[in-house]
Amino acid sequence: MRGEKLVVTVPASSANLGPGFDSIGLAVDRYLTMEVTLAEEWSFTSDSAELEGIPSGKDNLIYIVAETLAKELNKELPACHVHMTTNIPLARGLGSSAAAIIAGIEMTDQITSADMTKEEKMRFASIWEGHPDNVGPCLYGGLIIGAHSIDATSMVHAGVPDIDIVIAVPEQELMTKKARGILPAQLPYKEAIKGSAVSNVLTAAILTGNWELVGDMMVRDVFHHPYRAGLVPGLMDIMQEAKAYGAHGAALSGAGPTVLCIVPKGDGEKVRKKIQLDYPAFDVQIAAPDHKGSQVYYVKLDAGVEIPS
Ligand SMILES: Nc1ncnc2c1ncn2[C@@H]1O[C@H](COP(=O)(O)OP(=O)(O)OP(=O)(O)O)[C@@H](O)[C@H]1O
Ligand SMILES: N[C@@H](CCO)C(=O)O
Repeated sequence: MRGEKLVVTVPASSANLGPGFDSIGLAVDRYLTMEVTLAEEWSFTSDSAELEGIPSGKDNLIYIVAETLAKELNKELPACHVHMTTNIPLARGLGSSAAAIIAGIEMTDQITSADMTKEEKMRFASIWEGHPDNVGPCLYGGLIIGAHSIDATSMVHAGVPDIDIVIAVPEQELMTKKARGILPAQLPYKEAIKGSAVSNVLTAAILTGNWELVGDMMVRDVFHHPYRAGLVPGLMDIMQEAKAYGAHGAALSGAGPTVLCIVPKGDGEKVRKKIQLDYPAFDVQIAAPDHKGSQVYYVKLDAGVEIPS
């Protein structure tokens, strides 16, 4: 890559869709872009407000992922300067860390000439996270349904849904660690069966394009909504009122605190306006599913890079 820079773009993601906890996720059209050039030592810079204060050296998550992967591949990791641009808000449930993990994997694959398959990238990411629902959409785009275990990551790419998305993004951050820490260590047997049934219907409804039923199931989650609701004022209200606003349904996006609304194609702006009016504490935005997942290409060193917005 002498005389060139490597460009990596990775979409945001909305994990869970309610009862698809830790297994279902949708790629969203917000992007982390990295421009990578060979350098004397590792450094990370950014002009994006979202990344203010992010580590600029080897304590950056992207470097930690890259170093771990290079070791696993038994490859030398050449030092690079990484310039990042993003419009994925951090610690808001839109997969900023998953995007950083996939960006680290894509970068390592390129700068060490490892030539990893998509499946190998997915397995590494799934092991890193312990679940595939946020890293999967970042890598593949569209909707993924997956299950992680020590032995394998089983995954189905469920295409790209023809829907609008509305995201209600609160100002305050919520770290995934905190939102996972609040979950119970165990779920009573009967409750687990109830959760599994709702989750099965959610999956069947996604695969048959029955978005009205998807919306019905989103609000019936028993795995995480009941425990996390206390951390996200407005979540339960928006979920209950989602259909009245014209959405199919709503759920906590990832570990929160963003609320994801699934909306009939073409109705996004109408629904966005109504929710924004009633919930001024949220920044309510239109979004769309991302189709492509992570992208990698090279440009000349002095060439400008098109930043997806
Ligand atoms: N581009 C980046 N470079 C380095 N670190 C990042 C980058 N983006 C995110 N991170 C790290 O990830 C943390 C946020 O991760 P966290 O898992 O809490 O939330 P999230 O990934 O945005 O949301 P969710 O997991 O619920 O979808 C940030 O505080 C930061 O440490
Ligand atoms: N499934 C994960 C996504 C965030 O990493 C959670 O809800 O905790």
